[in-house]
Amino acid sequence: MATVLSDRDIQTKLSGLPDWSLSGKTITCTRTFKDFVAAVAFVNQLVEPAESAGHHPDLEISYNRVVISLSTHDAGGLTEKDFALAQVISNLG
Ligand SMILES: C[C@H](O)[C@H](O)[C@H]1CNC2=NC(N)=NC(=O)C2=N1
Repeated sequence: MATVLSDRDIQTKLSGLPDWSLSGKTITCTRTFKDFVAAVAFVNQLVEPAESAGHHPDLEISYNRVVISLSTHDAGGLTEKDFALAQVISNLG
């Protein structure tokens, strides 16, 4: 199982991901699109990287806004897997 990161490691990794913030034992990112169709298209882009990583974001769609939350449920906190997937998500259009 992946190892939970220390608070210090989490802060270091977050400093390289300006669009993500810490919320308890998760990191979250909010993206806004022109409409619901564009928001859903973005969510569909997450399927392949999530399946490839065997790691899946929690997603909340509100019309044109998508809130993405990452945490490693198995480990009970944030691990390298969350930051690796966050970086991939940040690189998407
Ligand atoms: C067996 C399977 O790989 C695990 O249940 C994976 C699936 N996707 C997951 N996704 C997330 N975000 N956290 C997990 O702990 C997790 N576990």
